[in-house]
Amino acid sequence: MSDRGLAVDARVTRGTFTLDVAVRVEPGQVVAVLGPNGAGKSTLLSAVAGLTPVSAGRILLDGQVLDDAESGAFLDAPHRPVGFVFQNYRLFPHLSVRDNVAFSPRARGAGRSQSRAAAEQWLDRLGLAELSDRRPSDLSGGQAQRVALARALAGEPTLLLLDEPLSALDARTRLDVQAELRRHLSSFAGPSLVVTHDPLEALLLADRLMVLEDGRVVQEGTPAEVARRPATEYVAKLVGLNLYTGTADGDEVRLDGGGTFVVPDHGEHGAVLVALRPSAVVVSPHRPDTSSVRNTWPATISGLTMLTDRVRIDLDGEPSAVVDVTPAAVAELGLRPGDRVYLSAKATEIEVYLQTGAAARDR
Ligand SMILES: Nc1ncnc2c1ncn2[C@@H]1O[C@H](COP(=O)(O)OP(=O)(O)OP(=O)(O)O)[C@@H](O)[C@H]1O
Repeated sequence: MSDRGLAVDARVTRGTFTLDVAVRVEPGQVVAVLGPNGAGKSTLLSAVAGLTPVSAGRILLDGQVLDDAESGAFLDAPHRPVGFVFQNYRLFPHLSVRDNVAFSPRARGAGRSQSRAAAEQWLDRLGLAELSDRRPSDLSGGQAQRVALARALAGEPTLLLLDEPLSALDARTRLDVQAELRRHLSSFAGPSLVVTHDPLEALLLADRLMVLEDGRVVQEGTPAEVARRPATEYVAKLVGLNLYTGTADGDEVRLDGGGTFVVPDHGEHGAVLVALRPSAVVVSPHRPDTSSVRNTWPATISGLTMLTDRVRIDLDGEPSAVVDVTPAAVAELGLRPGDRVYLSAKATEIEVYLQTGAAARDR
């Protein structure tokens, strides 16, 4: 296995809490770290950033030891090639936007004029040039988020760490910034770790998901893998979402992976993301005969997983889907792997998100 990327195999102790994780993030890969409050997400970022030392094991980046409990090797935070976007951005209030961004190259030892030039370049690249002279207090939430990202990237980091990067934004701004952040993350050459509470954000931004509960990794995999076979009830609720990419044309969305959905017409055209909750899909052994249900398609059951109060059914079709039903429904309908069934979903249950520009990345 290549030693490029981030490799964490460590235990981190904070008071009575212990985080015990093993995770690898390849160069160019985005891993979303999900988990309930107190699961240890921030502790993980803090250890990788060098703000909390590991108590056992080690952390390597591109083969370089950042922290090794056994040998005692420890690279302190300012010397780690890490770009950090904090939850509330933590921009320096007394510095202009330009000087905030110039701070990163400066902290890495670049000269004053070189740092300013690097800052101008990154501000330009992120479309923020006209904000250069402003103070953080004169920025909107979305602008502050972009400046925080510019500051992280201006240090030319090898690794990006983002702690709830969009949680401070209102819902509308979040959608715009989300698409943009996804574009920046997908063009970043190194590994990225993104802590988030928001499953949709994780699905949109990340290639892989890692779920922490009580300081342990309970599940790791692609969003589709995790949604199909949720390891815990928390994971099932969290990623219980069918997500597709497609092309919208009024009230119709052609899905990239095959199939078409009729959706409420909000005048959307072009690349979109389509979300459908597993509990919003109805499974029938025969083609249903109802006019209010606008989408019906055949599918084959490929797996059934028992959750506490429901059964998650994994179905292959155009499109494939995960569907949640009651155990009683499974028994009544006699559902088994390999069965051919019909799925249906109301147009109003299907949420369509417009994706801007290059944000419609393949997945
Ligand atoms: N400085 C500290 N000293 C002692 N215990 C701490 C410290 N920081 C965090 N903890 C404890 O470590 C555990 C994990 O906290 P952490 O902030 O990593 O969780 P999290 O998953 O990021 O949670 P949240 O989603 O609420 O931010 C918690 O039980 C917390 O109380």
